[in-house]
Amino acid sequence: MSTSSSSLFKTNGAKGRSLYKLYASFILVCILSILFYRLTHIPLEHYSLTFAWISLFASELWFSFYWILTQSVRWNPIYHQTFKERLLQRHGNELPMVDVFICTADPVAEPPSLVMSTVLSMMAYDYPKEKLSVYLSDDAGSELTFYALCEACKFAKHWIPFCNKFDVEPRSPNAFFFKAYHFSSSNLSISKEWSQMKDMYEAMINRIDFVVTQGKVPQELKQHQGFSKWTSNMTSRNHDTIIQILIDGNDEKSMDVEGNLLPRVIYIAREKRPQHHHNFKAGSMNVLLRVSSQISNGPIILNVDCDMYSNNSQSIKDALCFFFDEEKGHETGFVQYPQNYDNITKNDLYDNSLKVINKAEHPGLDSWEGTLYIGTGCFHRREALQGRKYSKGYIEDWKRGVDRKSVDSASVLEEKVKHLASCTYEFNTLWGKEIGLRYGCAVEDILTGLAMHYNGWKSKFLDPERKAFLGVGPTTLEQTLIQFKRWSEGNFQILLSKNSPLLFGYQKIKFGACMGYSIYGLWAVNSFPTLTYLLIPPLLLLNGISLFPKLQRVVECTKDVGHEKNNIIPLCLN
Ligand SMILES: O=c1ccn([C@@H]2O[C@H](COP(=O)(O)OP(=O)(O)O[C@H]3O[C@H](CO)[C@@H](O)[C@H](O)[C@H]3O)[C@@H](O)[C@H]2O)c(=O)[nH]1
Ligand SMILES: [Mn+2]
Repeated sequence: MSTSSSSLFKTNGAKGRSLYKLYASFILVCILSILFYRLTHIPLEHYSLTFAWISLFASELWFSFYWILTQSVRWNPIYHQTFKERLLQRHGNELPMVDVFICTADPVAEPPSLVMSTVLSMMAYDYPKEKLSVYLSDDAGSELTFYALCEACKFAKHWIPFCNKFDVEPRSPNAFFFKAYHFSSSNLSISKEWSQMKDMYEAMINRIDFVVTQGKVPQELKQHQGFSKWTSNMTSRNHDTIIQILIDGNDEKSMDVEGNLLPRVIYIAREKRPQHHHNFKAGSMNVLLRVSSQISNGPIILNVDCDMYSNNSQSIKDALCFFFDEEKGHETGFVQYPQNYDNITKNDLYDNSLKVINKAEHPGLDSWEGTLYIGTGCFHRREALQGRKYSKGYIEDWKRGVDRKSVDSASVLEEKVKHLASCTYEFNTLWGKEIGLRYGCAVEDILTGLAMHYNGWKSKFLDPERKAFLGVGPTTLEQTLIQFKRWSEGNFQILLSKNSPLLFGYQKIKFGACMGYSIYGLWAVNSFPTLTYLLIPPLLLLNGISLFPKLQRVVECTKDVGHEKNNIIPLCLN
């Protein structure tokens, strides 16, 4: 579709669009015929039948409206392809600093050993390490997680050179050793180092798991001075801020076994007090934004959930192609990768793989420059996330960022930035309203992305062949219902708010994007017509009454002759 030889990415339209449009037009004719039939055949012989008929008609009207909304994202999906070589040729020496934000909240539900696989996969990105900073926000304020992070930093000294040497993919050790790697004994040098590395990894995991089962870190393992911040009376809901810069600077302590710099690693447990609302993940993201602005201040931010490891070491460079593109880069606010899971069961009974959303709807919204921010696997322009409005003349300072400091001066820095993570810092400020992630919504990510679109920023969706991120999705009916209930409620709340894309969005973003956002906003409302449609026809059928035209009648209408009296055509719209 659009590409010039200087572009850092190329955009292709989906194939077979004319066929799809023909198909959609046919469906539209069918929909109109049903509505016409319903309207011209209202049964008046009994009020209950009339009521059933009207209810069905209302549901069909609703489904028709909803179907039209969905066409906004089905009509013209687009797919991007990036040109990393061009990016490296032109900007290889001036790649920007990237700050990775990982959020965790509960060492029981989110085991630290798995979280560390995510951390290690982020530390091992194929990206200049002096430009990479990994922040772990721990909303449980748990010394178990801090201990695990100290262990991960030690292991990274071996893991990162190993990844570089053997071009390892994926760079989450857990996924690499136990899910992805097919051991080939023909390559002896790999197999020997492979086994050594695996043993080292397993030993680390055993140490972490042991400590987690004990519920506390034994005194002899508290080698890092940071443990002194954990006092006996602190709980996850009531404690002071703890910020620990584990890796920074240019000295030996910050290097891997081959003498190359490691990425910065910072642990943050924001202050928690029972009397203050903490705004869940949005609150922790905003603390991360403020604290990181003083420690590294990367102009690009990657945000991931703690269970979502990097499955593709090239994702940073892929994302940067959109920000650095000469023609379109200046308006890109964020680049979203799909949410994929690696624990989906074979039959995916509850449709947790989100195929329709990932394969059709995101690319569809992308065509309106309105891909959603879905909370994880997203690269943001820091300025856009911090509330800056898009303006044509704005030129990003890609060179900005804080130079690495020695770990000793880091301890001074830790004290200096502590107040940014306090409970009261945001009082009487615009944080959570106009700056950073938005508060008060169950889907803070969607609302924040929408706010960035309203501020004039565009977004892109990228789904490379090698999945960029893999996480842990719900597998049971209960987990699925809880997640979808939360997403439906949150999106419905946005739809009714002053930010409603359906009611007010058209003034600020493309109409197609408003329609696309509304698909999710109306998920919750869909439950009523769906229930009506599921209940009324079968109930009446049990009494021998069909609410659909009999085949005979349809056939008669087309002037053909049919005699199949009992055959009915169920005309479902969805
Ligand atoms: O007080 C909290 C609560 C959660 N989290 C973290 O936020 C992430 C997402 O929370 P989770 O409970 O796993 O929610 P999901 O429903 O799995 O998350 C999806 O939906 C959310 C709401 O739309 C988004 O925020 C997420 O990024 C997206 O993955 C996890 O890493 C948590 O550790 C915090 O840091 N602090
Ligand atoms: Mn999750």
